[in-house]
Amino acid sequence: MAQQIVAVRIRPLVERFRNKSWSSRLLGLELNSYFRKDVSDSLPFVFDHVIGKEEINRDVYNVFGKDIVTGAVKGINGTIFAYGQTSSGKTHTMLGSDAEPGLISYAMNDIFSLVQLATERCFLISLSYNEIYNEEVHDLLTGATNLKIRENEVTAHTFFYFLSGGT
Ligand SMILES: Nc1ncnc2c1ncn2[C@@H]1O[C@H](COP(=O)(O)OP(=O)(O)OP(=O)(O)O)[C@@H](O)[C@H]1O
Repeated sequence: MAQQIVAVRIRPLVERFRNKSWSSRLLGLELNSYFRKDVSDSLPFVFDHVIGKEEINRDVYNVFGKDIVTGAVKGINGTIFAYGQTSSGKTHTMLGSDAEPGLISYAMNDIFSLVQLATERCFLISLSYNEIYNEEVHDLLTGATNLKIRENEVTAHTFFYFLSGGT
């Protein structure tokens, strides 16, 4: 059965906003909801989880990513994606940095560790790395731009989507 988990991550104020003495609108948070100073009656914004600003990418991966990756190695389709306005922390969360690797690094490590342990099975691992920017799809591995999204009907009512010309 398909399952979706939606979490919101609160990021600290970035340096350039701190310098302008802007302040956070965050009033407080609980396990699955947060409260804003500018919303009357303290109405909560409710999600499956709320990730506080002191939590690092490793915590985020352990809570949300690990099970999906473990499931994928067992053959269960899984997707992790970050969504949000510019500067909200998508790249920080997914790609990260040398100092704080993102979810992609943790997922890669786990995939290869789990595959090594499953000696009774044979795996084929392939990877593509794409960006959708201004409604155009780019291949970040080859530099190919403006890729077209195509669909194939593999069996009745089952479609397979792919990027024409992508890796
Ligand atoms: N949880 C976090 N802790 C510390 N810094 C963060 C966090 N999330 C984001 N930042 C910082 O905030 C800034 C903006 O984040 P980031 O570049 O990840 O945003 P983005 O959503 O990918 O933006 P865009 O859509 O414009 O590419 C960066 O300087 C990043 O290091």
